[in-house]
Amino acid sequence: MSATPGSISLRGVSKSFRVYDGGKARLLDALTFGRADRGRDFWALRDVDLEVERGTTMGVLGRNGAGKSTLLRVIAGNLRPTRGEVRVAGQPIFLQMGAGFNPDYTGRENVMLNGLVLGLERKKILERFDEIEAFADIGEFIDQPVRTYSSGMRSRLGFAVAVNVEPDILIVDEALSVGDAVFKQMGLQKMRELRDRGSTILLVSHSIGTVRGFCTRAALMHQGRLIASGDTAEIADRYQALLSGSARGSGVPEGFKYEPEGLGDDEEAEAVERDPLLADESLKKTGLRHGTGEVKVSDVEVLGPDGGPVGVLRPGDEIRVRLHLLAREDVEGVKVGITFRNQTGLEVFSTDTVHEGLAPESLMAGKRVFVDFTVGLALKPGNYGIVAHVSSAGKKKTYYDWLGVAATFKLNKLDSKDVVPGLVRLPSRAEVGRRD
Ligand SMILES: Nc1ncnc2c1ncn2[C@@H]1O[C@H](COP(=O)(O)OP(=O)(O)OP(=O)(O)O)[C@@H](O)[C@H]1O
Repeated sequence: MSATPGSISLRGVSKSFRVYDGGKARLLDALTFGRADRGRDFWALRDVDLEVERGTTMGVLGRNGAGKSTLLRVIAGNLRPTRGEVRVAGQPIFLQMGAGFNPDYTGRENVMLNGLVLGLERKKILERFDEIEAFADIGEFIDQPVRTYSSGMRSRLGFAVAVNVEPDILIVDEALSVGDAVFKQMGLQKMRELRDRGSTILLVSHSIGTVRGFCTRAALMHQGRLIASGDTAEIADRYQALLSGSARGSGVPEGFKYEPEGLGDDEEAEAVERDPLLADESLKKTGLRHGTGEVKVSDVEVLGPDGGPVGVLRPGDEIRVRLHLLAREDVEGVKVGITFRNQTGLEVFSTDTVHEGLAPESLMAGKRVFVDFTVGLALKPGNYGIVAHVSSAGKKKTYYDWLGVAATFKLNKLDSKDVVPGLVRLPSRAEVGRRD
């Protein structure tokens, strides 16, 4: 049975490159056809298993050098794996920054050439030319040789061609990052249209926001291994945890480490007994919590308009989000914040104490405080998650505690007709003027 076009399956895929410690070693190896054996194997991909179903939009996350581009090149068929099996059903289009153009041809000639290479008929390319040109929006440059283009222009043209071919699989490697904000939005809109038509899309991006907003699934690469794949919100949290872990030089974080320092053993045990959130093992494992631990979030309450625990909430209501904190060491300059995320993991609102005009707090070991955020819910009905964070207020931000899903709330519809498009409900009104 043949696989559905648009599906991707990788089994035990590894890729090694021969690397050399200097030009001399490389030269010697080349001159002796490898007999000098001065190089060593570097494994850019290690034993990757991945299944992607047709119509999935998958974000590939990972730090520089994690193996993301190598993975995409292997899937696109541009690179042969050293070991393992790659099955790709259908025709993938691989969009890399500025790749795929002949520099001496004009933009117009390259569109034709590219379209033909990608499998479009000449008639079809001509039919779509206006659309491609309008989308690329590079003006008279379309009749200039591509070597005169900026990298942004090349990327716009490449993207315009690729999305107009309607591929089974579109692979995008940071191509959007060189465009301006308007182009990024247009690019994402086009990719949404492709997704709705059933194309599979793989997107490498360093922007967690883009991946959260656009992708239904995500994969996290680290040192050539695929260390997690699945739900976008969860993987994005793990990536964030990985980034803050590496900022402290510890590599992959093992979640939150609960090591009593500022508090004595008895005090610590008592604190944990009072606040189960202080030692939540399952949160540590999933990567939904990270931080250096000098201050910890011990509880999060969502209080309704009457000050009691939250009941049925409707758009326009106000809530109070109360974060309880425990300092485990003396810390100066503490900033406390919250972020709301919608069902797809998109961050719809964020604030913190400094942003709200409060001075950074100084806390002594063992001290307990709480911070209230009162927020008007100008949001559409749906389920929302609250991220709670405590960090240093200085320029270089260190998270003391970061909790991915600290609490949730649900906004019900006002009535059965209350279906509003868009993410937010900004205060608005309409008036009718009459001209006699
Ligand atoms: N042709 C090559 N020869 C030798 N090493 C290579 C080659 N291509 C990639 N590598 C190495 O493989 C590792 C993974 O590279 P890759 O470009 O896939 O990472 P990446 O996650 O896409 O990084 P970035 O986010 O910086 O683009 C890196 O250490 C890189 O130096």
